[in-house]
Amino acid sequence: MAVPREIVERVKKLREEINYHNYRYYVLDSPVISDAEYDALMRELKELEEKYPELITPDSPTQRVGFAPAEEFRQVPHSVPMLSLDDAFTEEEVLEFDRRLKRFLNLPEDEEIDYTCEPKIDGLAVDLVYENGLFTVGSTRGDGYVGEDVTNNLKTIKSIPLRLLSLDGVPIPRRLDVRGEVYMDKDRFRELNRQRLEQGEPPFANPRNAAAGSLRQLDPNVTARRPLDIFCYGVGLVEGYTFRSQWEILTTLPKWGFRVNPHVRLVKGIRAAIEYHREMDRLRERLPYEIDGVVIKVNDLELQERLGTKARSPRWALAFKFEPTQATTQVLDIIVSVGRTGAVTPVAILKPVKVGGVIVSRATLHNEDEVRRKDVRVGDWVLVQRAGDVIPEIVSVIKERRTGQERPFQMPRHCPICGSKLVRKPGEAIWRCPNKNCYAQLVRSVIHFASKGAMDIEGLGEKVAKLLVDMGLVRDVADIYQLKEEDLEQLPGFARKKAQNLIRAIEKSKETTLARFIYALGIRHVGEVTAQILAEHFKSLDRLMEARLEDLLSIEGIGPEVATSIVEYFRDKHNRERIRRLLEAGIHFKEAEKKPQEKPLAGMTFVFTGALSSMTREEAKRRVQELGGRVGSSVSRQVDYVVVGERPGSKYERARRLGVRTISEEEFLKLIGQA
Ligand SMILES: NC(=O)c1ccc[n+]([C@@H]2O[C@H](COP(=O)([O-])OP(=O)(O)OC[C@H]3O[C@@H](n4cnc5c(N)ncnc54)[C@H](O)[C@@H]3O)[C@@H](O)[C@H]2O)c1
Ligand SMILES: [Zn+2]
Repeated sequence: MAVPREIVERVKKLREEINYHNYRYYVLDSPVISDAEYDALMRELKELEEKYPELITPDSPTQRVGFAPAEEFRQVPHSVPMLSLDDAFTEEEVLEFDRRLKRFLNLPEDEEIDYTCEPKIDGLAVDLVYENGLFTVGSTRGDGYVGEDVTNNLKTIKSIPLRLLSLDGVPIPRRLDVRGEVYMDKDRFRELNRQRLEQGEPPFANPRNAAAGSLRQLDPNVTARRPLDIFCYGVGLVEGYTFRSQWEILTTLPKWGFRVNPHVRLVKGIRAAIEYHREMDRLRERLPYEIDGVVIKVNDLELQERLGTKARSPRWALAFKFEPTQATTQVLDIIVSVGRTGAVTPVAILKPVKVGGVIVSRATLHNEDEVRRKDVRVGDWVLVQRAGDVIPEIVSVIKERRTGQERPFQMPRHCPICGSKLVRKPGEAIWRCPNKNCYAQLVRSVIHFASKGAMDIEGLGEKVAKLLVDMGLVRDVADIYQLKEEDLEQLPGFARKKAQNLIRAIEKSKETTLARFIYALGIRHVGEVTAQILAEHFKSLDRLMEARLEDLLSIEGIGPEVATSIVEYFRDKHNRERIRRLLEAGIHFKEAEKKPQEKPLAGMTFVFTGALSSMTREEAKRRVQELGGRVGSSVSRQVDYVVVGERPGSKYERARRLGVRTISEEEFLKLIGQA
């Protein structure tokens, strides 16, 4: 049966693409797609080749390891091939690996195979040859059969013994090939990239590429300056010593002076290996070096022998990978948020992409300096990283994918939060909001807004408030109601569950009381009690917003300072806009907003002057309010009645001048129905 034309074309296309990416990755140490995307291309090719085996050719990337050694290096043939590993991404694939081995070995299904479990260090494999205990040749993996001679470069790595030790009396073999992974610590990788950016050199995409680029140098002096290290995990050709198991190899290597990873473990059965993967996944973040999975190997070397190898990988080992932490995506926009020091922080808005198990749509760019150094532009394709509990960040720009349409980032002139004109100190590249309180105030207002006595949003405390502000997700408390689950999931410490819970709490807070809402606004001098008084008095937000100073002053318990602050708050157009947005988002008040009941004094304003004989001024005031009237402190034309008691003051004169109606205490009592 002929293979359909489209399939043949697709296979050809995939091979071309994969070969190009292999070249970028293995030769240039500078990939332009993430590992996950590369793995997806490989998977697709493998599946097509499985379905149409007649398409398999010996030069297909599925049949080959790495890349031919670069010409600049002397070539070193490996005595035992250095192969790649099959990979698995799910537990089911790992269980299938175990079943496959048992079928192959004719073992009963319930037999437990012994496996070694090892962290899969994300570096590059090297082969170290020792003859009569002396390090003679060191090489890279190359295409698995022939590698690159990097002996002198490897000699600069302090933890590679130049002469074998013989601890516990372990004999020194005539010939020993040791396999290990050269890597760079995460911190040192970051520091190296920082330096490179400063010197205008392109940063490395990840610690693996940094390690490979550092080791594959023609000048060992360059390698010597790079902070490389090694973990050893296997052997190639051995003469004069016999191993029976992988575990024996792992425990013997240190006796000759090699570094073996401290987290290696011998387990019984595949379930235990899966459990190991889970444990390492949890530990991963705290390790100083990058691991991208665990390697599961059949422990017994005799079984390994029987299982043998395929074209590019052994049958007895499996790389059980972790969720990838990097992906490539496009920068849709760059906005700014204000950081805790007032530094204006650019944040990239990304085309949503899955990284580390969640959809990422924002990444911090730290500061303007960083945007310049990395040269991130709107429209760029970038490599983003989300590793565990840190904010997603842009690792590098893939300049190869530029079209010329990208727009460089322009720092705004004004603070996005408080509107102050941004300033930059001479000699500093960072723009700051000069308003010292800007960030702290915003964070505080969010915390207050969400607090128990206010909108009562559970789960929105100080830490989360800061995160939301840092990421530019919240620049005003009204933004809280625009948050979506996806926005939260990408934040450090936010698993799906937590994001869901917070969104639910925000939703729930929309039904509140007027008093809580007034308090939540954070108006100066308006605490919970005052908010309660205001809510009871005005019974509607609209009326509160339109209240005049004298209306407020007539309320018992509201002094001039408070009243002024309230009037000023509602006069500010930003505050009005905030309230509009909050209400539009669906905030509503539980107490049905009662129409002012038909109270006898509704809409009337009273002013008192002189002493009353039947009650105190306070009592009179309360009576007026109970009946729906207001009590003012000064006489204007808007006042309906001036109640004149004994020894009236200047208010009486003023009332007469303005033609405001004056009444005696007796008339007043009649009016309020107490005569
Ligand atoms: N982004 C790209 O463009 C691009 C291109 C090519 C390859 N890649 C990445 O490289 C991977 C393929 O590379 P590979 O063939 O080296 O396979 P691999 O890295 O998936 O697995 C094999 C390697 O694992 C390493 N290793 C680490 N710890 C080990 C241990 N304890 N025991 C045994 N080996 C251990 C060794 O170097 C070994 O060669 C792909 O998964 C892909 O993600 C990416
Ligand atoms: Zn500001």
